[in-house]
Amino acid sequence: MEFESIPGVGAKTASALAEVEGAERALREGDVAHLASAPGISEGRAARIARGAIRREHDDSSRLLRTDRAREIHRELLSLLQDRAVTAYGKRRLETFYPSGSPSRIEEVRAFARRALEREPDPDVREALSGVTPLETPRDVRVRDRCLVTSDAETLAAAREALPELPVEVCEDARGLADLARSYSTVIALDEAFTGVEVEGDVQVRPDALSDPAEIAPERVLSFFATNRESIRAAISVHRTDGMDPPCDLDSLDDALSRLGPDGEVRDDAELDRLTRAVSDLDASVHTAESVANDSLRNAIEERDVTIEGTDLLSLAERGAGIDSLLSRELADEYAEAIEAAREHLIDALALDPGESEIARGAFPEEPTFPVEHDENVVGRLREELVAEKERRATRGKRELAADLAAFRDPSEALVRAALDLDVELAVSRFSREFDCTMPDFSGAGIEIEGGRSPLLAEPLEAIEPVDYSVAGVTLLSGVNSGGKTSTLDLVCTVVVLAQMGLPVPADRARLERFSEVHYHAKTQGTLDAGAFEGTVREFADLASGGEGRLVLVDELESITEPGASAKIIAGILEALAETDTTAVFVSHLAREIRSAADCEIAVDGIEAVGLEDGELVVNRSPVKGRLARSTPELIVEKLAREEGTAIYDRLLGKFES
Ligand SMILES: Nc1ncnc2c1ncn2[C@@H]1O[C@H](COP(=O)(O)OP(=O)(O)OP(=O)(O)O)[C@@H](O)[C@H]1O
Repeated sequence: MEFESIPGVGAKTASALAEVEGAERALREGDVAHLASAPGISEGRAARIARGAIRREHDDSSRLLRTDRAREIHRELLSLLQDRAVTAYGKRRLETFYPSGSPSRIEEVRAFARRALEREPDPDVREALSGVTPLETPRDVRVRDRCLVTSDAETLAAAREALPELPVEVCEDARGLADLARSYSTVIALDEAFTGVEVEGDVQVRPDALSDPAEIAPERVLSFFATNRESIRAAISVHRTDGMDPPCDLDSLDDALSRLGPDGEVRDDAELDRLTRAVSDLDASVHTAESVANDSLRNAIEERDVTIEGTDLLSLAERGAGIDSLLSRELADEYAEAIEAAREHLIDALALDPGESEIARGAFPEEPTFPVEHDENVVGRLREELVAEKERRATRGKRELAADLAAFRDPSEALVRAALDLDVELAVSRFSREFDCTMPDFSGAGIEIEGGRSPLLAEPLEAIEPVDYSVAGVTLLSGVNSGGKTSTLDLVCTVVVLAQMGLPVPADRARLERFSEVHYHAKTQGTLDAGAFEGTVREFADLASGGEGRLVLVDELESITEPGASAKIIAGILEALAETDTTAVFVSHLAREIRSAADCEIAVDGIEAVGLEDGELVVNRSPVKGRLARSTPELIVEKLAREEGTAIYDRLLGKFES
């Protein structure tokens, strides 16, 4: 692509763009962020360049398609193609396929189309594609519990660049470092100078930290993959179903993704799950453990006859002792058992490890009380321990998962990109297969179509009769009513538009010249008033004196005014067009009159009726070269003459034949 041909792009910008890998693609797709990675090009500038490129392409196609009907046909074809893409990206990307007069542009798309035609559309791949969307970079990743520290301005800038999600603090001495260690749970010092500085808190001196952002801020990688998980998984499935060459080991990527939760948390870590559950169940389990002890103690008390001597009871009562001392004297074993049951319940319910169990045991003290009560201080300590362990575990899990996933960042981009490209290729391939397309040849003059089937006809595909038609120079197209004259013009325009988009065309074979302009004038509805008539005559006069290599398709221009005048005007336009290197087809019911009004020989082709079947005309849809087709009125008069055999019908028929 010549960058300098983009409006507003000079030599310097063009060479900056040339340094960016994939710049052409980014331009075509309007990927501003990618363009802005060119040296010295800001986002704003990149956006202007992208707009300029689109305008250039738009100009290119509007230079080619000169009339509303030609542009309408392009839009209709585009939407047929877009209907066959699955992703929103694919549909948008197809819009960048425009008909062009530029050989290099056409060849670029033809190379793509040839690859696309080799693709077998598979419904399972379609299904898988429906989940693929372009990857997004999450913007709001912020880490607040860690900070980076440096005393050096250059490192500060580098840190901001490498790890934008972390706060970066400037600090020069131990006091500053100590302050930071109080505010953040981890301080990562980037300067060697901090080695050996003793402060309280978690301070790590890691001058190499910036080289491994995923390890310092696993959140970035995790949030990227959490945001794009569904799309990447869909792209994996596309690769598997289609058997495409993957850019990485799909099983490992899939496995790493399955360990990532939708919010960027680590999933399927049994130990982390155990700790999370223990923290959340702690209070309820302590409560149940208490009940376990109390129930068991209550039963024991109920079952026992306690015999106590009167003096003992007296001395107990005098000392103000309660049930507790009675328990320790009389039911020491039962109490010990009840406490043990409570401890075991707690350890069991929370699935505590030996270290945690040691703390948990202390939650139910040896000293007898009734009812049994837990020690809140010990439960508090256990909670702290569990929470701290859970956080350590989560951080480690995140770091490990981030390290695994970081290696898949680029391959994931490639994976999704390939899947989206496949969607575009498959849309072209499906279109081509459904309409039985072939790649056209660009050679010679005019256009030659064999077995053309217009995808714009409302008929079901199997009801479309293939049409052969070739034209070079200036031709009139005559034919019976509803014979398919307009559809023939549509077919010619369709083949030219698709061919000059670089795409295959719906025909068994097609050959054409690369046209410089396409003018397609649809049928005018009814006679024009004087002003509109003048405008139309001017328009055609301009057309007649225009440049070389044009395709001009005109449908029943005669209806603009009365037949006699129309024939003269059309004859004059055709004469003028015949003097230029123009391919023109004028559909007309006045072919005979136009030819006799013209000073030169004007070719005429005819769409003929080959008979009548159940009162309906049977038509040969392919125009016959050099034949003025008989019109529907003539055919009807002929039928009446044949059937009635009266003089009046013979007389009428004679008028047609003269
Ligand atoms: N190749 C074809 N295969 C099947 N049906 C066709 C084909 N071409 C035309 N038809 C059918 O014939 C109808 C009339 O076609 P079209 O409008 O092109 O004829 P026309 O000759 O331009 O008619 P008019 O004389 O009214 O201008 C179409 O709507 C379509 O139903």
